[in-house]
Amino acid sequence: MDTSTTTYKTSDRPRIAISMGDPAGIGAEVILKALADQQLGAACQVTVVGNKQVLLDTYERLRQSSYCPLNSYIHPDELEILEVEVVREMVGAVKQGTGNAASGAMSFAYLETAIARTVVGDFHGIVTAPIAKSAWKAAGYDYPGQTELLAEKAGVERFGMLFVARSPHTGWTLRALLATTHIPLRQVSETLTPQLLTHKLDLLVKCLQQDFGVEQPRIAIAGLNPHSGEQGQLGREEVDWLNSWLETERQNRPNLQLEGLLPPDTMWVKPGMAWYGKGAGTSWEQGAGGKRSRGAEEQLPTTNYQLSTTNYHPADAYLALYHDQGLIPVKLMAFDRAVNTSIGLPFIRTSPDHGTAFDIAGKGIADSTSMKAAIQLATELVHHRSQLTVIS
Ligand SMILES: NC(=O)C1=CN([C@@H]2O[C@H](COP(=O)(O)OP(=O)(O)OC[C@H]3O[C@@H](n4cnc5c(N)ncnc54)[C@H](O)[C@@H]3O)[C@@H](O)[C@H]2O)C=CC1
Ligand SMILES: NCC(=O)COP(=O)(O)O
Repeated sequence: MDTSTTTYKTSDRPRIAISMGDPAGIGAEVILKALADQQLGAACQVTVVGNKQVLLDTYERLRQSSYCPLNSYIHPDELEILEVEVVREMVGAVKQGTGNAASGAMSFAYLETAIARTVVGDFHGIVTAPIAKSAWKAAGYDYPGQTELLAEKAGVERFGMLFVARSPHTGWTLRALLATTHIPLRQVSETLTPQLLTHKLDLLVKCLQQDFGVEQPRIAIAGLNPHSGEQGQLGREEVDWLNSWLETERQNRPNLQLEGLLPPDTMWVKPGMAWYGKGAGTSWEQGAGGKRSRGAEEQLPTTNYQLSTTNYHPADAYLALYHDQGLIPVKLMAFDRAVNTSIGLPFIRTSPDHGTAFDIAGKGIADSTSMKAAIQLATELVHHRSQLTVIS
């Protein structure tokens, strides 16, 4: 959505809750900075869920920082704030840059409150500022991340973690779904099953169709092992079951284009080119089924890879089999602007792709681009799902 050209009727503006995240991290800072963008604030009705005192303390630190011009952040008095009373007395125990039991209890209560109010219909969607999983653990909450709490409270068993980013160079949209998320690397192989991958594919296809208007998506799927196993020489999962799973999916879903199993390293070459516009000379055009801009075929990039001219355009989405297989390339391309989007929930949830950044908390140097993108995408997705009226 281009917020500079779209205006919504006030009553129709999506109502978005922003949970403040870990108060020892950069959550409050990126919220105050993101909401200083008046066009963004005008596109939706934001309620910040947390403690006003944390926002006031953050505002004061930004005011004293030489990095931040006065108009680059908003005063908490200008925000609608839902005060989470149950943790208000813990504010004094927060130490900037160090997550602890108090900061974990606070960020957990913020998210719980935001979810409870969304489930009863007060908000269309939630944008979550980052939490520290270790601080949740210190506070006694044993969840791998915010996604699992959201799913549990929403009563869904099947959900997914999708990263979405629009290229500032070409306008192309990168979408990457993680088949597994916050588990140790040594558990990845045993966690992946044909059923799990089929469920992830179901969620991804539904999301591409309903939320992004891609009716017949082209989806690229990575193998697990180096070179997708090299016929079993470098790992057996591909030959033992991944290849046959994919073949079955192709037969069951004739309207989709399922590419794979792609070597997990080279799978990211085409999205990298689409992101940076390298070689194409013109902007990449993305659409249902992956249209390509005219002339792109004649302007193939100079590269050592022999890319087929009939198969050069990037996919509508990429399925990575584990966390770092997907997030290393996503963060290399788009760390400043990717959005973590939960799919499969009955409401919208987005989040910046970064974490609590304890190393820079309180310094005033945090970049709010990813938080802005998360608010913008949440607004756009609410409109997609609910068909709220756009008046210009
Ligand atoms: N959505 C969420 O709630 C997420 C939470 N986390 C949590 O955050 C904590 C720290 O995780 P890390 O892996 O260190 O990742 P991180 O994203 O917090 O930090 C990685 C590096 O990027 C920098 N950075 C992060 N965000 C930035 C921003 N907006 N502007 C400028 N620099 C920024 C940091 O200063 C640091 O050098 C962990 O507890 C993790 O669980 C991590 C990712 C997402
Ligand atoms: N690496 C992504 C991440 O940590 C976000 O997890 P979640 O808290 O949104 O579940």
